[in-house]
Amino acid sequence: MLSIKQLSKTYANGVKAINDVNLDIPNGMFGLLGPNGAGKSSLMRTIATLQDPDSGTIHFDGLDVLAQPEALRRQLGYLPQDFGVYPKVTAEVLLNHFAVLKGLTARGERKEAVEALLQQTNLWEARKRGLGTFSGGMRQRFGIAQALLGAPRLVIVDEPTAGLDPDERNRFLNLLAKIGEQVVVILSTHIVADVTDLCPRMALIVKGEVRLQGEPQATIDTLRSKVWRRSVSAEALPEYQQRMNVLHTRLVGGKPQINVFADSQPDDGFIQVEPDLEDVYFLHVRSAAANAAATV
Ligand SMILES: Nc1ncnc2c1ncn2[C@@H]1O[C@H](COP(=O)(O)OP(=O)(O)OP(=O)(O)O)[C@@H](O)[C@H]1O
Repeated sequence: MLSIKQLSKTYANGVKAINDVNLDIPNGMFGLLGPNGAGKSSLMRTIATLQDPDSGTIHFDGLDVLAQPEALRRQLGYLPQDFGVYPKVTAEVLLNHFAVLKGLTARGERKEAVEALLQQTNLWEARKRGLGTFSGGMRQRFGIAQALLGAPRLVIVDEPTAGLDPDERNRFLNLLAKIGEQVVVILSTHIVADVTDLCPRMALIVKGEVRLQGEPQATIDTLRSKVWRRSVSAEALPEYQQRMNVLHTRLVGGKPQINVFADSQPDDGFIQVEPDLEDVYFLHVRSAAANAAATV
């Protein structure tokens, strides 16, 4: 169990990226969802001991992470949002190199670990190819292979599916789901479907603050019978947005379709729909934006 208490961080430029965050994260896949700039990477980097918070505590299975960062690093696998590779070096050689850095110094054991991870991430056939020739999805799978070296008990992956095509995204999420059966996996993402598809528990973070946490379905249930949908003309859309709590707008066959949050049917044209995690996401992101605007 990873336990974060009253964690805060303000950067030198005055941006409060983490604002009194409290989170309890058990074994399994945990989705950390939030829009761009919400503070997800700041939180991931802090848990990964790459930067210090201003205040608060982080404990992992009783270990005081901020006091003993080295001990945490020995149990950590981390896939950052952006990572560079040497384009001409092959996947096998670079993974072997990372394995040495991770402390796998015994040759036989290292070879075994590298081979197993190349198989697990479906990169075995491509192991002799330079990383510069890899697709985005293959690179991300290589990233997860290096994160899994040394059998970590805490795995952090920061926005891994951005830019992947649907096939590669599925392959990557399936891989994460398998890993998540044994250890704590924190998946940070702004893609709501990543959390819906994969995470039994989640938190939504907006402007550095945790807006909600729990089981995705429980958060969806709080919106039951309060989400309404209709098609509108492009000309009428701004008026609806002004008069109603429009959660999101989608183009269906080129025509806007809106989801509105309301206790009762907003007008005759609306039908009630089953809420989903996207509705929950937009309700909280929009209300955080409205609060920010009200305080300016
Ligand atoms: N080193 C830094 N110095 C100053 N401000 C920073 C720094 N790193 C991040 N920020 C700011 O802190 C806020 C949170 O950024 P962060 O990257 O943690 O968010 P995020 O949720 O990961 O967003 P994204 O999906 O865009 O990466 C943003 O306003 C960002 O501009």
